[in-house]
Amino acid sequence: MRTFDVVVIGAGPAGEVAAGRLAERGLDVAIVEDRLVGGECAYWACMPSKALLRPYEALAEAKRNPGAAEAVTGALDVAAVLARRDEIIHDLDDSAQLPWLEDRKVTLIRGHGRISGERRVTVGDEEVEARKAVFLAPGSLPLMPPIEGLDTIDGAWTNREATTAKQIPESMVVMGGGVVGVEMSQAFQTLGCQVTLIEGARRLLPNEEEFACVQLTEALEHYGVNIRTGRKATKVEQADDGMVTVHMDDGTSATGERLLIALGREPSTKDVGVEVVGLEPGKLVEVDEHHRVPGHEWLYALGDVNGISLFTHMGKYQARLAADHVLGEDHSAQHGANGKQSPRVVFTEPQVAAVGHTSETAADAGIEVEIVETSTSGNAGGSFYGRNAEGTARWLVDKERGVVVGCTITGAEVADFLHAATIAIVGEVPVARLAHAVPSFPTRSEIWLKLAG
Ligand SMILES: Cc1cc2nc3c(=O)[nH]c(=O)nc-3n(C[C@H](O)[C@H](O)[C@H](O)COP(=O)(O)OP(=O)(O)OC[C@H]3O[C@@H](n4cnc5c(N)ncnc54)[C@H](O)[C@@H]3O)c2cc1C
Ligand SMILES: NC(=O)c1ccc[n+]([C@@H]2O[C@H](COP(=O)([O-])OP(=O)(O)OC[C@H]3O[C@@H](n4cnc5c(N)ncnc54)[C@H](O)[C@@H]3O)[C@@H](O)[C@H]2O)c1
Repeated sequence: MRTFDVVVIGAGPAGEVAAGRLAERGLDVAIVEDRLVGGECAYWACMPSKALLRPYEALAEAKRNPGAAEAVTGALDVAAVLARRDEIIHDLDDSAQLPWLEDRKVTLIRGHGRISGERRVTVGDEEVEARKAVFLAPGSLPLMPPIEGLDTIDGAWTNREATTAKQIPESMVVMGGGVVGVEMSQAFQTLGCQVTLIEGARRLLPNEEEFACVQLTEALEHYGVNIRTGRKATKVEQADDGMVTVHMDDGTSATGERLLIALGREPSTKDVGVEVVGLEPGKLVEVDEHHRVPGHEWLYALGDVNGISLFTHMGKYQARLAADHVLGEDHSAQHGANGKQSPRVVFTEPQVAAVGHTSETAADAGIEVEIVETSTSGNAGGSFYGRNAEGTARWLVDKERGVVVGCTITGAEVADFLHAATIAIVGEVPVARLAHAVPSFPTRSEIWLKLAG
């Protein structure tokens, strides 16, 4: 039997980062992967979706800037966008990822891993032993709620088919106006598809600030997306010609050539041996502050599988914390930019970037906040993002403690703005102190002057 210090199941961002960190610190590590090293994120989620969105964003910016605008005479080249997407996902070939593991001397075991006992994992016919720990990082799969007819649709898309599409359909119905739904609606609409977007909640992105949702809704409508909020999909049918009709609970319906299911995620725990340690297959794996499964000191669960925060960067963060715990360091996440308050960016045009509380969650948590708001591009730096690059920056300041507890910024290319807010929140920097953090001129970061006064 082969023996390692740590065996990691799943080579997505969480599993890879954990394996690499442990191996860099001298541990003997194996990582088990049944599809592609890099996980959902690299091939069917973050990377291809951003590749489909970015060309439109670049085009929109050029069109907003006199001088550049005159040079833009055509529309997006759809074939070139798809080809660039394929380049970014390495044509679904993971060989470019392997040297990173090899450099760290991580042993890659190809195949489906299952927990088979305490500190034991089977992959096919082989059983391997972990001297110190097993890390479970199998990610998540698209959620398929019990909507009548949903499982009978031939050729329905999930994020996998949408992000790797070789052709743009003429029309598409997107079920779910969360992050996948809005990003994919924008991508396909701007690539020439007529999209209808259905969201059961009152508004798109129901977990973000209402102003962000209003601005994004207006933008998507401007691109031509047909938005139907406040009504749930209840039944799906397919005609003989393949057209799909989604019926909603208000009696209306929407029809399209394709159906994209973007209704959330479920953890990949149906077939990974969690029953061996008394857990229920198909359910989230609950963890303690070290991302360790209670009652099993040798078992950690990282990334989407524990449901704490379904983002690549947070899975990687958990991986660093858990790896350090195995290495004897006793730190854990203890700040206000974790879980539901994690940093998050919706890569639409305008982007929605947020960290910490929203006004709604701060009120629910009983935090009395002062709301400070300004226009994202309403300063000298904003001039260079072109005409009508609208957006709003909102900070929530805890009145009692004088620190920022939430920030939401909308606008063109605001994603990289967010980290300053994350630092302010995680570092609990007093707002009075932030007055001495001077943004360069002329940058849009001068929005921070509004906060610090
Ligand atoms: C369309 C879309 C866009 C997204 N965009 C972003 C974004 O821009 N930014 C962001 O931060 N997040 C984004 N996300 C979320 C992000 O993709 C996930 O949070 C992230 O991939 C989770 O990482 P993970 O390592 O937990 O799991 P995964 O990336 O799912 O990787 C898990 C790996 O484990 C493997 N595996 C599973 N079971 C087994 C087994 N039994 N044996 C062996 N291997 C196994 C799988 O094949 C997979 O390779 C997006 C999600 C979607 C759907
Ligand atoms: N840019 C990014 O970082 C990024 C991009 C995509 C996904 N993600 C991650 O992936 C996760 C999953 O995304 P998602 O969009 O699949 O899930 P989600 O939970 O964000 O959104 C699903 C939406 O479907 C709606 N819904 C559920 N049932 C419905 C019904 N019957 N009819 C109509 N609407 C219904 C819900 O109200 C919800 O708004 C996100 O929470 C996020 O963490 C991140």
